[in-house]
Amino acid sequence: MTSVSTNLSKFSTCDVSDGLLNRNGDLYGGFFPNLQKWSGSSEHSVAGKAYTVLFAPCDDPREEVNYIDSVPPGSFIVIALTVPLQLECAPYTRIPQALYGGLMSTRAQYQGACGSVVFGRVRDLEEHKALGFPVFSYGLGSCAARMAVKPVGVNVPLQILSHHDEFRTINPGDYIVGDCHGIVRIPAAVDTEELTKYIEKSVEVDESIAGDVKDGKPLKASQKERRAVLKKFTQ
Ligand SMILES: O=C([O-])CC(=O)C(=O)O
Ligand code: NI
Repeated sequence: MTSVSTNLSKFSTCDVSDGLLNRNGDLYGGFFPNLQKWSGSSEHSVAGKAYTVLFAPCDDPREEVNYIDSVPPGSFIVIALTVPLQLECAPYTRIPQALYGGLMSTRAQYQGACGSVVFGRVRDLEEHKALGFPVFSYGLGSCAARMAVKPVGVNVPLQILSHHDEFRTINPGDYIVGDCHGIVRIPAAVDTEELTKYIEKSVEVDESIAGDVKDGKPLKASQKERRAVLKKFTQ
């Protein structure tokens, strides 16, 4: 049997967002804005289960944890800062230090992770590129985070400040799909098999519409006609 991650990685994040928006009524189509993809294949999506890591200021009473040496195979590492260190507007993070670097990607890749997304800064850009390991973040930095923040929680819910002062929670075990547009989250509760069926159909329908348009058919008329079949998949 093909794994859920393998099936999801066939789709672009746009395809997945179409599924989450049109089938599941998710206003944002699962998209988390303002992330940049720095490394890994420019053609393929990557998908995996979220392995979440929370970073807090160094004076936080919680003990520092080692998250990098127990990354589960197939997982998508998701790193975020505590809420007071997040910003709604650019640069989206209050700290200039980088939370993640090349050695971490080296270890993550060895353990079979599929990618890392950092809601903050990363460093060692050339190392991620040389590894071909997909890394996403808000921005870049050169200084390690050691004196500013530390990882304090693994497999904990992460609150992400999105926009309009709204927080959205990424839970461990949610599916994350990433490509050049950024990342999309599929909540663990969503039936991925049904969602995959919908997305496959929706991609097929869009291909037919593109064919119609190339043959000179008006776009709106073709969309209306071809997309009618998708209604069946949303009930
Ligand atoms: O030292 C750090 O904090 C991160 C780093 O550069 C690496 O993983 O290579
Ligand atoms: Ni480094």
